[in-house]
Amino acid sequence: MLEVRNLQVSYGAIEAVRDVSLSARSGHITALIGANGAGKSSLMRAISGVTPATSGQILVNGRDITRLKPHERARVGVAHAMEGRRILHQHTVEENLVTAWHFRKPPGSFKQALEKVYSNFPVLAERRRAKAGTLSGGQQQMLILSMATQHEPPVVLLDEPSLGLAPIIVTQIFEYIKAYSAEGNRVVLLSEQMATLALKVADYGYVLKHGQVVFDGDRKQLNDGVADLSSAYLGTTG
Ligand SMILES: Nc1ncnc2c1ncn2[C@@H]1O[C@H](COP(=O)(O)OP(=O)(O)OP(=O)(O)O)[C@@H](O)[C@H]1O
Repeated sequence: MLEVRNLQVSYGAIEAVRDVSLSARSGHITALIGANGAGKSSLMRAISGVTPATSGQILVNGRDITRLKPHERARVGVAHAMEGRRILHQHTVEENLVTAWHFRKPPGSFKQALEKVYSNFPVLAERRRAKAGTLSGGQQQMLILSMATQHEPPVVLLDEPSLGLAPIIVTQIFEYIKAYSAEGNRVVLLSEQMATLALKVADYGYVLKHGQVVFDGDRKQLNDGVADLSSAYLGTTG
């Protein structure tokens, strides 16, 4: 279980996250839904520690991680796939996977983890010797997801995993995320601009506007409110 209590993130005078509290349960997918600039990335960055929180608390399975440095949070099992495609473009697919693995120094066998990545995403196996920068957007997202999850962290933060991808690839990516969450009873928190897309994957969602939670509910409650949510909060009819 990931719990965020009264979290505040500010950049000078800009209050990007304002008094946000949420909980994300193990084995469930929790969505942060909100338009551009609503504060989704800032909230995720504060959870993984790459952006400092001004105040508030973050707990993983009851342990307070608020004061831990980002690499210490990674060791506690918080993995963060940030927005924008953070891969080494000049390195091959496999080199990216090796680098991500060694960066985290997890126990277990890299060989087995690699086999699992390639069985989840056979296209990455086909392109294992290709430079990551030559992959399509969908393949890059598969690589990013694999880099974030190959060591099987208990808490995964995914910043807009569907961004810019064709619907068929989004479906594939979401299927992987669902399986990952269910398989090991893991916490998955993902951000999404479109409420309708979030509903395809999330069990529970929090809608953010101007850094604040303006609505939260399970899939049914979100579904019932989606038209209102889209026009009132997200600035979109999608
Ligand atoms: N490094 C920064 N310095 C100053 N202001 C920032 C910084 N990062 C984000 N902001 C501001 O904080 C607010 C929240 O931005 P954030 O990126 O967290 O929103 P978001 O919901 O993730 O949007 P997007 O979907 O565009 O990433 C916005 O007003 C944004 O301009």
